[in-house]
Amino acid sequence: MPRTGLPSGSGTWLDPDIPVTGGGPGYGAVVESLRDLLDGFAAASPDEETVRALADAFAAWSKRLERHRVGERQQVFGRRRDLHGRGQVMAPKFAAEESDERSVKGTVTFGRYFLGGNGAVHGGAIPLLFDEVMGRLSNTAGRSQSRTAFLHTDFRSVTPVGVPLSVRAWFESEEGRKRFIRAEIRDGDTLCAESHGLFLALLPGQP
Ligand SMILES: CCCCCCCC/C=C\CCCCCCCC(=O)SCCNC(=O)CCNC(=O)[C@H](O)C(C)(C)COP(=O)(O)OP(=O)(O)OC[C@H]1O[C@@H](n2cnc3c(N)ncnc32)[C@H](O)[C@@H]1OP(=O)(O)O
Repeated sequence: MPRTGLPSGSGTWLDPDIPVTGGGPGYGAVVESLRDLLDGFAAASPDEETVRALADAFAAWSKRLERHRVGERQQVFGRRRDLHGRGQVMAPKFAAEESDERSVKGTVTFGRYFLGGNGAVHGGAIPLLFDEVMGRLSNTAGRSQSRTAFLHTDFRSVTPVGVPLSVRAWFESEEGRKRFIRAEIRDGDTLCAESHGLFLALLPGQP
């Protein structure tokens, strides 16, 4: 299966600790379709007939998927590290382009689904992206699993919807269990938002 996040062997972002191949080779395309659907639905003002057709189609798919329901350990959604955005739609899709043991760089485009208002990304979606990127960086390069203890975000200028933005995250320091990580989102040279967070390595037995 192609590793789409990084040139092979160039970094640690995609080193899988839990290799998951469920959903097969078509899973990534389905997740992309689901992202397009959410963006399209958010942007649409559908007529009643279209709404009814959508309701029927969604209900039919929910019923069909019920047959394939699994526990968390077998879940595919969000666990496909070979895919940009790790095969989920809850957070915007981050596409890693460069990484080493302490940092990662890539891009994100917040679709219409993540609109707050007046063309600006919702203020909750931005820390969501930061937690996604910083949290995953915290667990790369052979490090143990961690959890976010705090995540501070400064909104420096409007983050535009529908525009490719650059994202960078890097370790500031590592002190025992404490991993202090910083990140920023830029639109060209303009700083849109920046964040710093503390990620704590879990102790044995911690959920
Ligand atoms: C994890 C498994 C995941 C598996 C998934 C596999 C597939 C997915 C793949 C890829 C994922 C992609 C990426 C997603 C990433 C998302 C990450 C999240 O969003 S995690 C959810 C949100 N966070 C919580 O729910 C934490 C809730 N809080 C806790 O559980 C505890 O508070 C915890 C574990 C964080 C710390 O508890 P203590 O009891 O172990 O540690 P104490 O003793 O309190 O603190 C240790 C040190 O840290 C400082 N500290 C703790 N909290 C602090 C804070 N808020 N601010 C400042 N310092 C703090 C303390 O003062 C202490 O410092 P002194 O050792 O005394 O110097």
